[in-house]
Amino acid sequence: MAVNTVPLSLKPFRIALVQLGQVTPDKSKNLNHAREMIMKAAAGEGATKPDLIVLPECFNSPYGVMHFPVYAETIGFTSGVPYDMESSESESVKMLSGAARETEIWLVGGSIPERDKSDSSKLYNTCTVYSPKGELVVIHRKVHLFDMDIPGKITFKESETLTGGSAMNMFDTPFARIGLGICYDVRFPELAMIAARNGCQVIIYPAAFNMITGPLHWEMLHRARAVDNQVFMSMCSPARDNATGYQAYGHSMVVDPMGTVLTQAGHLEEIVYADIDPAIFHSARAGIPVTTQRRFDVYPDVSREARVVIGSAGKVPN
Ligand SMILES: NC(=O)CC(=O)C(=O)O
Repeated sequence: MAVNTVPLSLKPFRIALVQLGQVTPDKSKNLNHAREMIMKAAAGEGATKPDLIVLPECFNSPYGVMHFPVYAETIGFTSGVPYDMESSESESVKMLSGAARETEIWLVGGSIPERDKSDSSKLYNTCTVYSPKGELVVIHRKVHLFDMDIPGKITFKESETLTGGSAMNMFDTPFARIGLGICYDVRFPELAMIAARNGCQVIIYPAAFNMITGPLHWEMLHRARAVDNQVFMSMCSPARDNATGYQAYGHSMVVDPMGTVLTQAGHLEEIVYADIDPAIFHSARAGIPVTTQRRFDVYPDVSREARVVIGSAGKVPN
């Protein structure tokens, strides 16, 4: 597939992670609450407003394989074709687009269960991204489904009702090229590596680790993906809610290319902010020049064969 390796220059920007709580069985309540929290995040901390707001995985529905078919919405996005928001069938997409437009801030709209428009038997766990004009710029369908069985601890099988996505997705903003994944995708280093080699300086995963894997792996995976690829790395989780079936770990986080944790939420509903400083990105790459020391004569560059889609506001994505 075509790979765009022309990196945009990274500029300073502020990211806000909305660690949403109160995901209830009532979808319209969830959407209203998410909207309110986007508005709160947009107001900023101190005098500085964020340039990009991120929501968690599965923010409009309870997280569980039996819930996906019930809550799924048809989006009907085709890469390469501008999206017509007026005729969108998705109430979540309309809410997110409106919130991005109203706040005039880039929005990574967490993820929602999605029903494929042309094959209604196919459901996906899908992240949608909006420009400050409310344009739907790109979607990412979770590529690696969360099928895990640690007896007596955690068993989850997304593949019972979901299908995995078939492309890697990233998008261009005036301040960075940003790669996307969803939760379990983070366990596959190829995805972050391919994003970084396609010029992403930042990689974002709406996510919802659990109380078994979260304490063990959440921070470690952030720092590993950040240091391996010398990128800013962030996952945004729902808040923990002991009343729901699936208990999320929380601890939404941003890590810099040297592996330093820039910000970390606790486990309750919270908005955390981080400033992305290009100087750290450049000094990490200059001081530890692994990006120029690779030995593709010894092992292949897997990013060359990857299916990559790059969304961009105001023009047709490739
Ligand atoms: N929820 C996920 O997709 C993944 C997860 O909880 C884990 O990898 O651990």
